[in-house]
Amino acid sequence: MGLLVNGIWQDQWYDTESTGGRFVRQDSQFRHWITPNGSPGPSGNAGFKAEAGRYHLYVSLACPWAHRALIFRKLKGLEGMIDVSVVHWLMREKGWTFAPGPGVVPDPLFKAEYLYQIYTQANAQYSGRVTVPILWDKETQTIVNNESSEIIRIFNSAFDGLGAKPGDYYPEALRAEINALNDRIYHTINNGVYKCGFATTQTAYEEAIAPLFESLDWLEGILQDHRYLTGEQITEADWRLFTTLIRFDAVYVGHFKCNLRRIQDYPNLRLYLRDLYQQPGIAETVNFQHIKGHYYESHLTINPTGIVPMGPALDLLIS
Ligand SMILES: N[C@@H](CCC(=O)N[C@@H](CS)C(=O)NCC(=O)O)C(=O)O
Repeated sequence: MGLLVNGIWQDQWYDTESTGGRFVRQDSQFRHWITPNGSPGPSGNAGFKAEAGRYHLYVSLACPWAHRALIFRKLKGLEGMIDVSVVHWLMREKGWTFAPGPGVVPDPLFKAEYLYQIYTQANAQYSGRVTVPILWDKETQTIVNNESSEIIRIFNSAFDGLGAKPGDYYPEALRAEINALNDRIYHTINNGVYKCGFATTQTAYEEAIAPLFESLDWLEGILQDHRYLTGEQITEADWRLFTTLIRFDAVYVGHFKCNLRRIQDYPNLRLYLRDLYQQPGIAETVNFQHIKGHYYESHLTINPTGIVPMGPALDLLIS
């Protein structure tokens, strides 16, 4: 685990000393948008026009943020337009790597050994964390965007004129509701599990675990009345939640100490998770070897032996 400082890799665990033991996530730095005609999006520069074959996606199958991007690539049928590279699940002193392993897809563009080389290709002086997902532009030779919440919005509509599959997961009429759901779910659940797991003081951990389970209880209530978070239609809010829920019982309960309840203990959330998992194409984006291997083998400050637990047995396929 580490980061780049002026383009130089440094092996360094998250600094929680200056924040009272709290994990604070850094903002993503590349924020351009791909649009149908290359006009500017909500942030960043213009010039990134939707074109088949122009962009490349770097992901980890372990990572919930990268998983969002993979899901949207699948939902929108973009596999033929946007190629993907997959890093190894083990993230140690050199960060994410392309070391050979099951499910790893090497980097065809630069034959990179380490993911940080993609960041230094974009900016030789880059300072910051080296995270997945990354959306790369082969034409201008830079990172378009490394913020998953924006990559999924790009995938949702930018390629529609080029034959992407129909489907709008951020419909105009539901935007306010989706934004409100996303906001609470991001802070207390998506990032909440990391705040629990990477906390280095009891206070920081307890500050995060209470809102995490309050939010899960709140969602359990919402799902009492409808099938998906905003009603009968699956939206972006569901997929953003899904990538955390699918990792919850397998990793976050044990490894990140999010163990007040399991998703299996929530009757509605449990069925909802299974419903989303069984949507066409989704199961093939889920790789528990990468997920469990990554967290348990990479975070040796949390799990010094690197042993990966066998369980739990999940019943995601039962209808
Ligand atoms: N805000 C980013 C967060 C991405 C992120 O933190 N990815 C993790 C993997 S789950 C990562 O690559 N971490 C490496 C690091 O922090 O050094 C997004 O949503 O795209």
